[in-house]
Amino acid sequence: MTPPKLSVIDFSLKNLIPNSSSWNTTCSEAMHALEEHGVFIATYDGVSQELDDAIFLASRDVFDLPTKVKVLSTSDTPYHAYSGKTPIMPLYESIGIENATTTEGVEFFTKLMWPSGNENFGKSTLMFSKAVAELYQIVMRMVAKSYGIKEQCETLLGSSVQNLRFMKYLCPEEDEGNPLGMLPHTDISFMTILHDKQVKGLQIKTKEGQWIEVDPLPSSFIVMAGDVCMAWSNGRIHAPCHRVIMQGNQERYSLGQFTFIRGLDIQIPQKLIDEDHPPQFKDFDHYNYNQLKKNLLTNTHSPPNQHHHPPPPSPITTNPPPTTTHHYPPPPRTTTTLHHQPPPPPPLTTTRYHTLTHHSPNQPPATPHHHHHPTINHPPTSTTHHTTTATTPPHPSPPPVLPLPTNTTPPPPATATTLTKTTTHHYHHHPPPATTYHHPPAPPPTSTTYHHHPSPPPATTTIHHHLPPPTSTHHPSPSLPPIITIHTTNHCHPSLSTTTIYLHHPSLLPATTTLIHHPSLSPPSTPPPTPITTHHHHPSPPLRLHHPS
Ligand SMILES: O=C(O)CCC(=O)C(=O)O
Ligand SMILES: [Fe+2]
Repeated sequence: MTPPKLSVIDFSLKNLIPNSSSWNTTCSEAMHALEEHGVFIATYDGVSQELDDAIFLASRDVFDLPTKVKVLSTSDTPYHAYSGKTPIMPLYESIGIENATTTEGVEFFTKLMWPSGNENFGKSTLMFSKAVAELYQIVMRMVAKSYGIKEQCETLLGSSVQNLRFMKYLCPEEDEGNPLGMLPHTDISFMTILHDKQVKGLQIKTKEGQWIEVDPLPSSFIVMAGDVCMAWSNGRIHAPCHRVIMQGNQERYSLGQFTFIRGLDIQIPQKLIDEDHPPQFKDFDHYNYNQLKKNLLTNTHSPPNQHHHPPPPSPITTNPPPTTTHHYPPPPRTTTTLHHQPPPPPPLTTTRYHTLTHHSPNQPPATPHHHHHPTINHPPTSTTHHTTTATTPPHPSPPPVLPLPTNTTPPPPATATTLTKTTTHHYHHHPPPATTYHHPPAPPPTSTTYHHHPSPPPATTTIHHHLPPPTSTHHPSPSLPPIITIHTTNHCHPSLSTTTIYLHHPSLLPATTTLIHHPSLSPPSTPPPTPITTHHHHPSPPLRLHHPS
């Protein structure tokens, strides 16, 4: 079967006078693409050729910095720091600017990289980021028109923060190199706009499971919905799984502008809820969606602020959770056998807790499976897909309705920091080869740590059972279901750690899921103080930039 092509939609600014007939046509095309594939290619002239050249020059400038400088780009938020090459994704390197549409955001990053300044870098990134943000706004206004939710969209736009990330992929080594640039994942952003320097590699998975190669076209911007847009739209907009497979002998430079919603709960607009479309997610805070992961990753012991941090999105769908596993970033390359495995679990029913999902109610429960690599000369081997899954037996019949009214005050964040552990067991084991974890039994609360050998890189998998506190004054439901998190820490490359969270609920189908982690994404956060550095770098020669709008 020939895979479908992605829609290429003309977003030339001259055609986009709001409510003109060409605007309306573009709007229907874009909405159709977002709902069917979660992605489309916009040919957009908001970025001039000159700006395009300048932004890729800026990208080279930053990647050419010594590693000791690039690593200064750290972040409190997971996956936002500079990400160097790793054994799992040896071709990929990335670094990002938070709040890239603001002078402060860009200046902060520029100063960090070039204490003596780099005017061109600052100018071009700010201009590029603003131009891409305009495209995001145009798309969101189409969503608003199409769903009749203008006000909600404007509020969302007012709370949108843009994070611009520079990405570079090396070519695989001749003949036998692993071509995997980036593992399959969905983005945890609200929306992502990608732009590459016309070297192909990006592939999008259709709802039917076929991989579509994205052809790099001049002036093309890939507009893609993230998990959070999918949840906000009550599952109408699809968040596609995608990956990067390197081909040919050219390095690939790409840019991703990831939108996050700050200071506003993500709430499904009432217009998108009706009998046929019951609400699938509770209100949640985009920032907290990531913050929870951070807490789990850093294992901090400070209790979360229950008043100010609502829990991450809880699927309240009655549909079976997804059974496809996504790993991003991947766990360590080594495979693992558990020498001392916890006893087999009682029949568990699980659903993914903070990985957002949408499944058609008509879709039968699928069988767990993993992503397959494309048919290319040197497909990545299974060693790149160390899998951390929790498997439960299939359920014979559709699940009953989950009795969670959406207007229920959300329970406090159930994080490892508050609910975890009374005991810790350490299991030492040696590779290879098995990679499947079985759920240990449900409570009593315990924390089990598996140490993987050999190193490097050392990795630890921690399975936490969480019991809700017996009573809570912060939410009306004292029967918060227990939670299991499986956390694989890569000590050498913390950004490659993974966390899986399972929320148990007896009325849900058993499932196999893992969490999607995205190293290049994070919610905005206050930049840390500028470290004192003395390095010097000579930026590129001056450039004149024109932005058409
Ligand atoms: O480099 C690309 O084109 C894709 C990158 C990507 O998917 C991401 O950063 O989320
Ligand atoms: Fe992505």
